[in-house]
Amino acid sequence: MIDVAAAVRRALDRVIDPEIRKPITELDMVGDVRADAGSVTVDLRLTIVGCPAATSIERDVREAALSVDGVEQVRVDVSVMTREQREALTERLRGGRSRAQQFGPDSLTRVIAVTSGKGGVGKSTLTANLAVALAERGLAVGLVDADVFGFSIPAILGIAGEKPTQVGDMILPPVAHGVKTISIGMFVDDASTAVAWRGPMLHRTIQQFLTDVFFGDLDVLLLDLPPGTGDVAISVGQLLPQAEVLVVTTPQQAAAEVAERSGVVARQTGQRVVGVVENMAGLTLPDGSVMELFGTGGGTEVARRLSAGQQEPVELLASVPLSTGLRSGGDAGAPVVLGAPEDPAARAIAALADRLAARGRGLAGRSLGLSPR
Ligand SMILES: Nc1ncnc2c1ncn2[C@@H]1O[C@H](COP(=O)(O)OP(=O)(O)OP(=O)(O)O)[C@@H](O)[C@H]1O
Repeated sequence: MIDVAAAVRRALDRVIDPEIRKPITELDMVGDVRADAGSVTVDLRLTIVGCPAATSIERDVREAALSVDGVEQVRVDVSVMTREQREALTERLRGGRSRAQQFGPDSLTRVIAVTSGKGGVGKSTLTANLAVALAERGLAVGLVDADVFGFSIPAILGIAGEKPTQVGDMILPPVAHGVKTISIGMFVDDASTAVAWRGPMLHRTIQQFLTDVFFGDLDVLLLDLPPGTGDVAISVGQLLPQAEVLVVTTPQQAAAEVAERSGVVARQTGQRVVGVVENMAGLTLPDGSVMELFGTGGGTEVARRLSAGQQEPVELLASVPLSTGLRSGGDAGAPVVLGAPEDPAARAIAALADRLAARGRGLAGRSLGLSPR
C-alpha cells in the first residue's frame, strides 16, 4: 500500500518559498502531514506573522498535495515558526557560517560594481536592465542599489514601495523580474526622502546589505554605485576587493576624464576594470540618419585611457544608443530588455549581458594588493 502522507511530503518538495527561493520542505516549513483515506492535513509553518507570500504558498501546498494519487481533500493548518525555529532556519540558510559578509574573497559569486564619473549618464537604468538580462540567461542575480543618495533601482524595476521581509535578523530581498534586489529606498518611508548620511553611516549600510540581506547562492551580484569617486566607491572597494568594475560614460569627450577617474579609484582599491559601456550613443532617426546628441567617441576614449599601462587592454564592451523605449521602460518599471527586446538599446544591453556571462572571473589584470619594495 502506498504511503500517501510520504507521497504528499515528496510532492511538497516542489513548493518553493518565493522569497527565499528554496523548497518549503528544506526550510522546515512543513510540520506534520497526516493522511486519512483521501483526506490530507498539512501543517504549514510560515516564517513570520503576516508573511506576504502566505497566500501563494498555501495555494501551492494545496495544489501539490492534490496532485498525489488518491488525495481528494486537503486541509492546510497554518501557523508561524517559533523564535527558535526561525533562528535555526536563518542559521541553516547561512550554511552554518556566522553572520558575516556573504561575498568575501572566497565567494564564487562574480561581483560587478557599476560606476560612472558624472551623474545622469544612465548608470542605474543600464544596471537594472543588465541585471534582468543576466537573470533571463538563467543566472542567479542579485542587485544592490548602493546609490544611497539617488536610489532609483526599485522604480526602474517596478518594485517602488515594496519592503523586504525580515526573518529574525535576516532580510529577504524582494525579487524583481528574477533579480534579488535591495535598495536604501526600501528602508525610507517616502521615496523623496533625501538620505543625507556621512561616510561611516554609508559604509555601515553597504556592509549591512552584504551581511544581513539573504541573497543565497548567486552567480552574479551587481552593485549600482553613486556617481563619482566618493565614500561608497571606497567602501565597496574595501568590502569587496575582488569586485570588477564596469565604467559607464556618455559619448561626450568632455566626460571622459571624469569617467576615467572613477575607474582609477576602483583600481586603487584593488578592483579590476572589466570594461567600459558607452550610453546615450547616436539615435537612428526614421529617415536613417543618426542623431549624435552627445557627440561620439567618449567610450573608446575612456577605454583607451584606462588601458594605459595595463597588461590587458580595457575594452569598450557596449555602446547603448539613446532610446525612448529604454527611458519609458525605466519610468514605467518595465525594463526594456523584457518589454521590447528588439529595441536597439535592449539589443545592445543583451549583447553586453552575453559578453559578461561568457567571461570567467579570472585574475588577469587584478591587483594582488602587493606594492614593490
Ligand atoms: N540610452 C538612453 N536613452 C534615453 N534615455 C536614457 C538612456 N539611458 C538613460 N536614460 C534616461 O536618463 C535618465 C538618467 O538615467 P539614470 O537615472 O539611469 O542615470 P544615473 O547615471 O544612474 O544617474 P544618477 O547616478 O545620477 O542617479 C533617466 O531618465 C533614464 O531613463
